[in-house]
Amino acid sequence: MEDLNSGKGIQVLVPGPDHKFTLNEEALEKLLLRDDIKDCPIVIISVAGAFRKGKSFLLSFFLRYMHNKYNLSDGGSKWLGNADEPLQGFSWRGGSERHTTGLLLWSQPFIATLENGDKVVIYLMDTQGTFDSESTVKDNATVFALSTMLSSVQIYNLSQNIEEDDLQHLQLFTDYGRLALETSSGKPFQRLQLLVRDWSFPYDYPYGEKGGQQLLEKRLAIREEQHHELQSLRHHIASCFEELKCFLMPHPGLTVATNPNFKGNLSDISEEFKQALKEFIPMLVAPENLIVKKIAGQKVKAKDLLLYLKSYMNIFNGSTLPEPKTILEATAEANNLSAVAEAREVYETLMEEVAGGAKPYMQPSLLQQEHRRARDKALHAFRSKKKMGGDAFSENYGEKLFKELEEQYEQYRLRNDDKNVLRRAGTALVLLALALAAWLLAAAAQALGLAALHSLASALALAAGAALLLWAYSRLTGNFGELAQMLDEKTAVVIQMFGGAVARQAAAAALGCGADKKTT
Ligand SMILES: Nc1nc2c(ncn2[C@@H]2O[C@H](COP(=O)(O)OP(=O)(O)OP(=O)(O)O)[C@@H](O)[C@H]2O)c(=O)[nH]1
Ligand SMILES: [Mg+2]
Repeated sequence: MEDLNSGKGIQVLVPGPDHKFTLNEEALEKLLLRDDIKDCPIVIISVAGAFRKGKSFLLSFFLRYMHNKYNLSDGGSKWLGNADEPLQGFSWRGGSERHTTGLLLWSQPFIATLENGDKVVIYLMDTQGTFDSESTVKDNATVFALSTMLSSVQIYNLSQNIEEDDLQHLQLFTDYGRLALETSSGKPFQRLQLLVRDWSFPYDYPYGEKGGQQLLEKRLAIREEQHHELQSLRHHIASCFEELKCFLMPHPGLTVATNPNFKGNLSDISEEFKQALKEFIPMLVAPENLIVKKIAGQKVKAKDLLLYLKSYMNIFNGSTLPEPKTILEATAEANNLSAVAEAREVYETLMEEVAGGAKPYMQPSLLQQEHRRARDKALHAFRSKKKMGGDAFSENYGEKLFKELEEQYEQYRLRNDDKNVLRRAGTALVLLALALAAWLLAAAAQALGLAALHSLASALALAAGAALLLWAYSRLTGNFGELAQMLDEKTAVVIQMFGGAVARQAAAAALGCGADKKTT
């Protein structure tokens, strides 16, 4: 069992010079394409919001819960840790300067089994805080929009209250959702979990979920006398998320907030805060509360996430903020690519069953039949999957898939040909015939006293014999594959010429016969 302390936050979105971000594709591939994970639906819990507000600190407690629950299968309430244990996990620290940059995923994914028996994989995502003095609006929007688009639960970390500008920023960063709404039926994002830190008015609204829900309803209420702008902002937010929740977090105590030597020991944290953690964290990541990431109504698998990230990166790295429309197109692109990949897998599985490496040679016409069957099944799988971007858009991908499958068929065909023992034996036969003929010629030349011809023919016989041995050795051991292939190709030409000559003669004979018949 992996120790939690051996894991770390891996920066998968890396800020570079000129306010450009790059993807750490190598790390992502390692993380998302692991054999036991790549086909699992994902749950992504992200925390976003202003810088220096305890986001990484909070996520480190999520790690403790998840390690206990999913790695140690310990359902007890001791997961919060020991009183004097420093808090490790996502790198966090005190001070006034920003700390986390880009987007991070925890290096150890957690595998959970849902109530219906499905296996899912949970990733935690830490984000660069918004509104530090080094980031542009575009940087903030990139980080916030990406983390919202990729996560199934976005925790929006706020300080002290839900203020109107918090809602305005949310609108700015989720604008993509507006356009997505116009083209697909469901809401674009899943759960938005507001988390108000240092809530100091428990006498108005109590700490926890209940008070949070009351406060949220108050803040998001749409009233007739409200200004149109305020109304439309509220409509926008409500229409972007399937679920809106709020949780009021008590203050963690002065040591946490102000002591530079605070290391995260539970003994330094207020009881109320610890109690709230015990309520809040299972509320989001206990097995019965997990929310699988969906895009356009389809569950997203770990391997799909890479496709989405890559498509989004292309558009976020332009010089201006991407239009919501281009983000939508990128989503549709990744969505179609994922459907193509799935269809390709259908084809490969079916073809491997009949024509995989260990399968014997089969008649080319049969192979073609199998290909058509597998191809049609794959195309059907592609077409029946719900996709974004409309029919004309996915038709392009359908055509691309068709072409790819035909190319793959060509590979199977070649491989099948290679398995043809008769054809292979052809090489041996031609070489043997050549060696024999040369040897006979050499013997005849010797009998006639033609010394020069004798040595030439002997050399030829020897060469043909050596080639035959080499070919056999290569085919048996797999060494010198290229040489054997060259011999196969050369002898195939000879066979073809020979076969052609025989065929021509047969044809001529037949024609001649026909001509004879005509004349008689
Ligand atoms: N007042 C207050 N401070 C907190 C709370 N939680 C953590 N802190 C403190 O906030 C400081 C910053 O914590 P981080 O987790 O690094 O904050 P962050 O939001 O990740 O910061 P950036 O990475 O810069 O965006 C630390 O000194 C924590 O002790 C809280 O709920 N209230
Ligand atoms: Mg941080």
